[in-house]
Amino acid sequence: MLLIKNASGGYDGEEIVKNISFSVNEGEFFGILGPNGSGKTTLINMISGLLDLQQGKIEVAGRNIADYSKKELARKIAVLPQLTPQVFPYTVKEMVSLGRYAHHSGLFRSWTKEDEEIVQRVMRQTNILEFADTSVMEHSGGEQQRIFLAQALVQQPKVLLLDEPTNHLDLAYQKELLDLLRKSAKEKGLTVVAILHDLNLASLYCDRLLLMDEGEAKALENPDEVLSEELINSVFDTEVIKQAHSKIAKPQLHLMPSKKTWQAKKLWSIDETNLSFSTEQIVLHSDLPLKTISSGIVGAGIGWYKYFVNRHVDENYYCNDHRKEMRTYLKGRGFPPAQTVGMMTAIVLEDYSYGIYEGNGFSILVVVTASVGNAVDSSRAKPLVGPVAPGTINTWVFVNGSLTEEAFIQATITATEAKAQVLRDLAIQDRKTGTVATGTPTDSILIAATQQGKELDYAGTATELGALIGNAVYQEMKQAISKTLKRKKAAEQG
Ligand SMILES: Nc1ncnc2c1ncn2[C@@H]1O[C@H](COP(=O)(O)OP(=O)(O)OP(=O)(O)O)[C@@H](O)[C@H]1O
Repeated sequence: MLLIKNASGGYDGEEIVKNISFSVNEGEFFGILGPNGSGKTTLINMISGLLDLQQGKIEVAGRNIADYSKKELARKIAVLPQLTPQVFPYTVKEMVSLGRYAHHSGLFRSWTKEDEEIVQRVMRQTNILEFADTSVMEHSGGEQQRIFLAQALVQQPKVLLLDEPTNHLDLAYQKELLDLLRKSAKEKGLTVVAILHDLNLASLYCDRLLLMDEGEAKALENPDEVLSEELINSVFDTEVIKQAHSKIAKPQLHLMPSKKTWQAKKLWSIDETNLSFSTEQIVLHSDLPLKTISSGIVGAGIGWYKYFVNRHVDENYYCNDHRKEMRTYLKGRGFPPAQTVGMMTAIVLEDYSYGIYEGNGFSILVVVTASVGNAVDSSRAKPLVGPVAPGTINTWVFVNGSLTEEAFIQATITATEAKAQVLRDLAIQDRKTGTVATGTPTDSILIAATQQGKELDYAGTATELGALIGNAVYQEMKQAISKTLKRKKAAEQG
């Protein structure tokens, strides 16, 4: 639909956009990114015909834009400029209706039923219908942005050029506008070319991105390729961290503020003084948040947390929304749910075991509660139907050190391997199969780290950290299970 070939352009003979080539397909949502002054608006002005090319050519629908009359080009290309054009005392509907001008052949051609239908439909889509008869001047920047978008859409162009369209819009309207543009692209074949400053929105909505730097095309690819840490760091001279969106397969970039603004003033660590025990709960409280990977009922997944709660529940505890119930429990005891990882166990909490283990330049604290009455051999496990019998092993590993994501995952593997070995050495059996158990059906784990001090890249058993986790989890778990078994035996003997 759009072809830009070796195009150069600028102002007063100065070349701003330098020898850029790309094409945009019909129905594509194409994003243009780049630092301030990199030539994005100049390029859009060249495509819309506002600025003559110094070199190269631009074609729309297979025809050079220089060969179109002004009106013909307006039927092909509509523009939503960066700055809201000067606003005259028109009503909203009058302002939007001006967009139909390109479709009127004579000055006195009357307003048709079709014109009216298009204007009404677009005003509805852009959420401005309710103030159709009010003056444009009395509206906020965001509302005026939507009015001018409506004006561009009623033009029914093949190509829509937008210069920072989300600029004045609040979060909900940013989403609404981009959803509408994407829908128009995918369902109606509208070709959308948008300059966007928000790299994360560009990633979510654009099929391909052009990254400009000093008037040149630095990259032209899908968002996954263009939004690489290296490219963005070098073009914007700003450190970013790339991560996947948690729900959809698109990259997102996290801006890294200057270290001075977020790094703790001095090194700090976690030890047993951060722990507190009662018959109701075991708590670890850290003054600063710890990066955590866990399978808690509250706070599962990866996050930063300050409170870690292992709560005792009755053997017959049953709740059809245990997450909600747990959040209420935590709130009621002064733990902010957004900063807390919460787990449950039915065992007597005095049977916990914990220990601090020193490594070379780092240390770990391991806390375990374990009951194995319903232990299972995972290689022979079958899904449970109905209520799950109590019995859970909860393993906490806190690391005074800085872990990579790889190390967090390896730490869970190492701790799990140590658990299986304890069950084997204690000859804990799966009652159903008569084989050695590997865990219980509801085990939970958390690995948390201060992310300070020694860099610990790996936590497999080949490394000092991995070996320490393996040993520590083995020791503490063996002790915790032994305590529970002893209590059980004593109870059985009366
Ligand atoms: N009308 C003009 N006359 C002369 N120079 C101009 C004109 N408009 C822009 N420039 C210059 O061209 C260069 C690129 O400007 P342009 O507006 O295309 O950048 P941009 O990437 O859109 O920037 P921003 O992100 O700040 O909107 C800048 O150095 C700017 O000063």
